[in-house]
Amino acid sequence: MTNSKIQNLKSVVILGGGAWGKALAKLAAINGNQVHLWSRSDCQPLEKVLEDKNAQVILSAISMKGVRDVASRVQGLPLSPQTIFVTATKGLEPHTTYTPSQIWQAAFPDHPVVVLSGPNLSQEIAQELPAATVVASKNTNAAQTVQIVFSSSRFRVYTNPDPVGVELGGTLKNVIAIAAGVCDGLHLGTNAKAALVTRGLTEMVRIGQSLGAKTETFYGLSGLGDLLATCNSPLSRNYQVGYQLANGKTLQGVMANLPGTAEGVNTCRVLMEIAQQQGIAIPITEQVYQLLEGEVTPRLALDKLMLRDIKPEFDNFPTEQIW
Ligand SMILES: NC(=O)C1=CN([C@@H]2O[C@H](COP(=O)(O)OP(=O)(O)OC[C@H]3O[C@@H](n4cnc5c(N)ncnc54)[C@H](OP(=O)(O)O)[C@@H]3O)[C@@H](O)[C@H]2O)C=CC1
Ligand SMILES: O=C(CO)COP(=O)(O)O
Repeated sequence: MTNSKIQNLKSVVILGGGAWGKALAKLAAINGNQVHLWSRSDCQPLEKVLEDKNAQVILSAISMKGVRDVASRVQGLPLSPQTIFVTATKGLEPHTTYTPSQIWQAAFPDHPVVVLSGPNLSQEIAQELPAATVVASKNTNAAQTVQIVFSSSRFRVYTNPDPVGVELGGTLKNVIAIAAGVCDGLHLGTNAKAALVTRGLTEMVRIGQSLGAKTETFYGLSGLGDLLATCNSPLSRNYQVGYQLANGKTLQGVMANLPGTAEGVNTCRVLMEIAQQQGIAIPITEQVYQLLEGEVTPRLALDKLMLRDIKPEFDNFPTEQIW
């Protein structure tokens, strides 16, 4: 290893020993970084791990429901002022509607916070199949540091200056992935799937714009890229939720047997709150919500989407005078 590479090696603590935390820990370790993967079953308490490891990078791969608790536990601990926080969670907090990076930034206002998100099905990454992702932050140096920590010949990492957009891309697509699973579960065909995913992206952009994200970001890896991966793979837990609901299972039954977290179920509820408060049209998300609540069957949800009022494809398309 060259001297400059050795200087770039970091002490990294990964919080959350689930599928994604494990895959990210492996990626950082391959590059020679010192990595400690902490989970609640760790024999050492979180406080001791962070004290001993003097972490330069703390990455959270915790499910949405645990983020605030863990952030509060870390808050009281003595950290180097340079410590970079990275969040890889794809969810929204109920009621506050905060993104995970907003929770981490509020807990650590003087530290850089970086979002890591992209088309990254953890099982494929664990098998060392090639993949790409995005690290986004208002702090360019912090994003570049995290880029070096995780980049390898199997994992290509891009930087992006729009953390809100990158984070929302990964979060919002989970709801569309549930709808895509329903579409495949009902055998509706390739045309239907293409229409669903494309109109799903339109909904993601609408919500993203209202929350301050840049539209272009949704056409990159963390938006369209992750939408394509998650809507087309049975490895996606969110897709599995939709697929199994379409095959007659109950939500309770699906969730009880799911290998890990499907954030789209809770995200969908939070999105309905945001859309109602801000008057945003999200018809696909609304049907996913009603399906999850047991208010419609998959077939009725399809009919309700197909029979909406007819309308122009784009909200504010500039009309060109050609005569
Ligand atoms: N798997 C994937 O392909 C990808 C997942 N993600 C996102 O990463 C996040 C984690 O996903 P994944 O690892 O797959 O999920 P898993 O279900 O495999 O793991 C959940 C993780 O969250 C932690 N956790 C859950 N509840 C709490 C809590 N109350 N307090 C503290 N920790 C808690 C668990 O901790 P513990 O280890 O202590 O049990 C575990 O590490 C999700 O937001 C997901 O959307 C993003 C990209 C890819
Ligand atoms: O976010 C993911 C892939 O990028 C993982 O998707 P699931 O959470 O649906 O498995």
